[in-house]
This record gives sequence, structure tokens and C-alpha cells, in this order.
Amino acid sequence: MTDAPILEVRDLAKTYGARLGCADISFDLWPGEVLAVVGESGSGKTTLLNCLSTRLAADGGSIVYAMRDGSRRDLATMPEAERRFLMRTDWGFVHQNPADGLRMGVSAGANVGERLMAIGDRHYGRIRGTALDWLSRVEIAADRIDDGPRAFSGGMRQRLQIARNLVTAPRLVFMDEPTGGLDVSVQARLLDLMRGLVRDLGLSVIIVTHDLAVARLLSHRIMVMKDGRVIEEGLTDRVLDDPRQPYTQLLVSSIPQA
Ligand SMILES: Nc1ncnc2c1ncn2[C@@H]1O[C@H](COP(=O)(O)OP(=O)(O)OP(=O)(O)O)[C@@H](O)[C@H]1O
Repeated sequence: MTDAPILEVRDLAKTYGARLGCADISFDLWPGEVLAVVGESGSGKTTLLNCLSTRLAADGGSIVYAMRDGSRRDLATMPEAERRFLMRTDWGFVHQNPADGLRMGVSAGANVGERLMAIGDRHYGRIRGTALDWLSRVEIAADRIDDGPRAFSGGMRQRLQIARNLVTAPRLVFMDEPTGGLDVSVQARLLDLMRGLVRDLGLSVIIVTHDLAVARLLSHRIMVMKDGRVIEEGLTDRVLDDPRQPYTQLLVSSIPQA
């Protein structure tokens, strides 16, 4: 842990014409911290995640990112090429639908190795070795390395997407409903795996989910969104065990208690 946030977000806002995407978003994310953004469908979670990861241009506010060299940079004014480099190296983005984050037409090994090549690794044997190592870390058998994602189950595809993202040792990972659309038993295994990796690698994570059980298991802190704004935030246990806002109370009461 360092004593400075990895991300400082102030007054971030995004509208789509007359419709509000998100507004008045301010928070700090600390190294090694997992922040869950929760809320119902349409509350602005995905808009916020896409603005933070610069996949979408915000209308206002600032996002300051702590670079590896310690310098602090405003992402809105960072040149496109530099942002793209960050996305390939320092950041990961795990999509709900693995097909959005994988190259479906190439092998599992190539999906992982490609990210290494993008940061300049050219040694075939080493790339394949690292890809094998990562497949095993996400519990994909070594003999599947030459199979394409199309031959994988939904859970395997999602694990492959995670390996592809983590192989470059990113510092910040964005996740958009990473367990959405999977069977409950597959979700449980994936969550367990993600929790271990996040902890072992000391990743900073912003995870969007409408599933409070996912937030409970993975996150240190929760931001609750409603109608594009953050209406409550705090440590995960506090928010889930002692929600202050009526809307959060409603969300919490609607999930079965473990
Ligand atoms: N491309 C777009 N054009 C117009 N309006 C949009 C667009 N994307 C999102 N919105 C609107 O912005 C608001 C926030 O949507 P957003 O997708 O961020 O919510 P969400 O909480 O991620 O929902 P979900 O869980 O269903 O993905 C909604 O009112 C939505 O209709």
C-alpha cells in the first residue's frame, strides 16, 4: 500500500442528450482496494465504469490516475496513444460477455499471449510458457491451450478472459458484471477464483454488479447508485449490514440472507 490513491475522481458527469447517465461522482480508489458499484438496472453503473476506463468521454469532472512512475495524470487530457498504452498494460477490463473481451477466432493460448506481445514480448517459448501458467491459474487444463474459446463453456470463457486481462500484471481492473449470465454453481467457483487472484496480486478493482452477494464477497467498499447518482457509500459490511438510505435498505432486503 502507498499513501496515495490510484484513482481520484471528482464531479464526474455524463449525459446522453437530455438523459442523465451519471452525475456528481466523486471518490478515491486506493491501491489494493476493491470497490463495488451497485444499483438497479439503469442506475448508471455501466456509464460510470465506461467513463472511468475512458471508453466513454465524460462531459465534465476529472479522473486523476497515479502512473507507475508516481506521476499523477488527468485522463481527460491524456493523449489517445498514451491512454491506449495504459489500457494494454496497466489496466484490465473484464466484460460481462466474454465474447466482448476475447478474440473468439484464435486459441486460448493466443488470447493470453497476444497481450504479452502487445507489450513487446517476442519470445515464443516464453510467451507460451506464461500463457500455460495463466491458464493453470484460472483452472483451465494445459491440453486446452490450442482450443478456441468457442469450444469452452461460459465459465471457462470468463476464466480465460480473466487470464487475458491479468497476464500483463495490470494495476487497475474494471469489471462489468463479471459473473452475470452464469449458473449459480459456476458463479460461485468464479467468485472464489477472482477473490484469490485479486488478493494475491494486490489489484485495485472497480466492479459493477447488481448482485449484492458478489459485492459482499469481493469488495472492501460499496457505492450505491440510483438515477445516475451515488446515494450511499461506505465499507461493504457497514452498507450491507446497516444500510442508511431507504433505497439501499430495499436493495439489501431483496436478497436472500446467507
Ligand atoms: N448509449 C446510450 N444512449 C442513451 N442513453 C443511454 C445510453 N447508455 C445508457 N443510457 C441511459 O443512461 C442511464 C444509465 O444507464 P447505464 O447503462 O449506465 O445503467 P446500468 O446501471 O449500468 O444499467 P444495467 O445494469 O441495465 O446495465 C439509463 O437511463 C440509460 O437508459
